[in-house]
Amino acid sequence: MSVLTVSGLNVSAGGAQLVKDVSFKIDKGERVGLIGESGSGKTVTASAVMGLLSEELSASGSIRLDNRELVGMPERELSRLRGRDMSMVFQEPMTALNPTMQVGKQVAEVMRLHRTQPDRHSARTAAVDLLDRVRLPDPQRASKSYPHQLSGGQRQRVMLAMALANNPSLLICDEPTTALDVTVQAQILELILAGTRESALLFITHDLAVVATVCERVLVMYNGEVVESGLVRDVFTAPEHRYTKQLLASSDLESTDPDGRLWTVSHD
Ligand SMILES: Nc1ncnc2c1ncn2[C@@H]1O[C@H](COP(=O)(O)OP(=O)(O)OP(=O)(O)O)[C@@H](O)[C@H]1O
Repeated sequence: MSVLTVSGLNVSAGGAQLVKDVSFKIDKGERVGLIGESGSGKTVTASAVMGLLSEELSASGSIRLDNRELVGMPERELSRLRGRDMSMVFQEPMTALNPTMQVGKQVAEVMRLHRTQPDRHSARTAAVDLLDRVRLPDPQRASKSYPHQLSGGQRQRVMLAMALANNPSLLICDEPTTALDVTVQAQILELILAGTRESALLFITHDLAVVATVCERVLVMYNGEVVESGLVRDVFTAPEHRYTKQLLASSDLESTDPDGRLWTVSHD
């Protein structure tokens, strides 16, 4: 059974349809990339899955997470699933973190809220363990920092710790490494891979090399529709849709390795 099954998803704003008849599935342990030009509907699709669409947008169709229908689910129930069964990591962690709360406390809160660590003391200890797992240097001390005292890469580690705190079935990453320098980007990608071996991952990025590193399958969005999907190695080496061809042509992704072999995705 798939962790996430999206079928016939439509999202509209007044008369405008922003997402049109989008369908895809992600199985347990599967990593799926979502690519497409700016404004093609990637973030709107992800927000619909998380139940985080702004008020003026409305979704129809079906989104099933672990066999529960999310479209039409009351906000109270959705908020119980967010942070426990599904989490999202955004490009700019500063907007998602509380600037007035120590980061260790914020990680602990996610676990207390969903009762995976009900008492304050065990939640704080588990939070420091998690911050260590995402390789935040000196996690005990860092847990007492406020977000503005950390670097962008460190803040993204905190976000990731919060997103993974309750072992969600689904993790959505929306350009999580775009704002980071290349070395930190690689470290964060590794952490995402390590943290999602047992869950489903939807990874939004405009960086095709990142998709090639992280994902097995890819969905290509154009103008609100998924115009092409398949295994990364198939789509990237033999794209069918005109738009995918353009996207690949304008990227600096090499489709062959230095020995001239078709490049493949390696995991582990
Ligand atoms: N609240 C809203 N009201 C009206 N239109 C919106 C709203 N949110 C997004 N849109 C529109 O929906 C379309 C898809 O936006 P979306 O943010 O999903 O694109 P994207 O593919 O994620 O782009 P990017 O790569 O720039 O993040 C855009 O045309 C955008 O202007």
